[in-house]
Amino acid sequence: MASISGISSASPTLKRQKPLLKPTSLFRKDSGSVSVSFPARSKSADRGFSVSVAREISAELSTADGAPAKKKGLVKDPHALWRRYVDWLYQHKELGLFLDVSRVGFTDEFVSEMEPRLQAAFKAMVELEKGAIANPDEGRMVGHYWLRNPKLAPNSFLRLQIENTLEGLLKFSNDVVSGKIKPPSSPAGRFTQVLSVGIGGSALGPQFVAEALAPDNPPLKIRFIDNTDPAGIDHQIAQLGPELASTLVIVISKSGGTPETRNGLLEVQKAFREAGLNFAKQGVAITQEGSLLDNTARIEGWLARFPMFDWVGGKTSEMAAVGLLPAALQGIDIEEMLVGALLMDGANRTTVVRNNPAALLALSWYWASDGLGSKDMVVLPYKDSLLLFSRYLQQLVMESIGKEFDLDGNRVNQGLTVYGNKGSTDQHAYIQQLREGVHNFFVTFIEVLRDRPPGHDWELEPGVTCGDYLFGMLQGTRSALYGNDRESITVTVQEVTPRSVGALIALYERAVGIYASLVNINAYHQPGVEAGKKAAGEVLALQKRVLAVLNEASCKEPVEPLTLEEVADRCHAPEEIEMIYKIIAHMAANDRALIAEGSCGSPRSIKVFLGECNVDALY
Ligand SMILES: O=P(O)(O)OC[C@H]1O[C@H](O)[C@H](O)[C@@H](O)[C@@H]1O
Repeated sequence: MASISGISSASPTLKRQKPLLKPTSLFRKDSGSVSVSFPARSKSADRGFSVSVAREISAELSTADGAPAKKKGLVKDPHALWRRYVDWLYQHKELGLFLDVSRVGFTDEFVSEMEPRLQAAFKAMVELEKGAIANPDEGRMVGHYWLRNPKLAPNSFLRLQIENTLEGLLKFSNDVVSGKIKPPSSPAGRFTQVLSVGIGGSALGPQFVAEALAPDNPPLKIRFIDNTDPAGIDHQIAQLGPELASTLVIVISKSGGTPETRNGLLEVQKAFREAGLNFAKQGVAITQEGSLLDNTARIEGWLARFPMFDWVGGKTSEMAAVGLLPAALQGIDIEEMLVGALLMDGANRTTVVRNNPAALLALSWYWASDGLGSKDMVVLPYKDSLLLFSRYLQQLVMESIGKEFDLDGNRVNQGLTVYGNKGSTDQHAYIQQLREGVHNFFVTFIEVLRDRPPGHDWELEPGVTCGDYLFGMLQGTRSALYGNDRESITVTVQEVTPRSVGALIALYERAVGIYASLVNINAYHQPGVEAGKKAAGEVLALQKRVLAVLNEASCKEPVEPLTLEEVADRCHAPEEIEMIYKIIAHMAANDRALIAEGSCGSPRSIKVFLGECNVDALY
């Protein structure tokens, strides 16, 4: 059994800058928070300044009648702000991760008001990890935390499933990378490419991690087909070219029936046939056991199959085979990813709010967006390799929080919108609006302290490096936004490593879970997506009826001219005339041919037929 490697020595600690004030000592109170004792205020008493600074600040915020001012002005005095920064700064020493929520203006009163709900959220999380049905709408457990700590699983069967899957995918990826498992006919004599076919949570995590952690020269280079756009599929296959022969195709679909993924698979299998290659010898399936995809892979004898579990949602599956196999094939240390997540999970089990980073995030989100999603979350990693973090968080946060009903059946239309790319690039795109325009957001900065690997730094001007500019841009933007009352959160890691990426993923998975409890919704299902899938199916069914009507009419000699209204009537869908027009327009734009059942002649161009019908050529 591949055990998750022991937790290694503490990461390099950050050299603390000289604070604005000369605190008598800077020490950590306990697991999470940092506390600073300040010189006594009054000359006479030499007592450390130990009262929570936030409490003093909130007094400044209270309105005349003493009621806490919800959003009346942010703290601007630099000394008071520094104290707030230190008072609320969360530090995970082992991970070298910091969380700064000082630029979110919540008051002590607010924190006190939220305390009971946070404690209830912690209790719900304990039950969730014990195997409670935390996804009541689907009657499922929620077990993504068990993936990095199998001992947490509620029974030995699940624990063994997790352990065996990890062991199996580690062995498989090692055998592929070493060349022990190789494609049947490739000049390279080994696999050199991974083509991942999957969508949503079966793509976004692997894409984020590949962009963040793939080495410059990975043992296998990964590319993704994550949509049913034929041109996009063609582009990926064209990019592979002859290397299709040394490409390992991983088809990822928890349900095993997602149309876009199925289409991608069929298109790739067609490319394999046309190249004279045996897809089964290069195909891997990651899906729920017994799914359509699983049965297909089993019957067709694909190279390997790895299970997905019904208690792991797509948006929290990066620490399952979905994310771990693609990462391992790129030479990424997946055990370090798991350790990072494990450490962060451990930190998030404390019930002391200010020592619980996930709770601090959830509390900040609630304050900033009124618990209603009234403000958007702009995610700005100041590190190119974290570019896709916001896209990953869009699904994790919005698919979890964006729900019509709460757990009591009340219509709440909850949500928390996420967008962003990277800094400082985005400063040249939309920060103008953030700084001076509509105030409908709060920012999450992701700060990476290490600019370049040791020994690679270079001063582009005396005493200044490129990384200093990036650092300055982040800090400058943070200050400029706050100066105009725009709130922000800053998550700081030492560098982008498998461990820090694993920790970031775990931090946000837990924050979403806690926040969902605060707003009383089920974070672990996605009913709205099913509605979209159903509607797409109805369009395709209508298209089939349209084609049948046109084929029949095109068979008549002379051609039986049909108006759109007549087509709609013959489809028994007069109310769908606009959709029928769009279907015909789309088919005409793609020069689709009309091939009548029991063909009465050669296939006819739909455009020619429409011309003969004098249908307005609006397409
Ligand atoms: O992995 P699959 O079953 O193919 O599902 C892919 C995606 O489909 C839907 O959009 C779900 O809302 C996502 O959570 C899921 O990740």
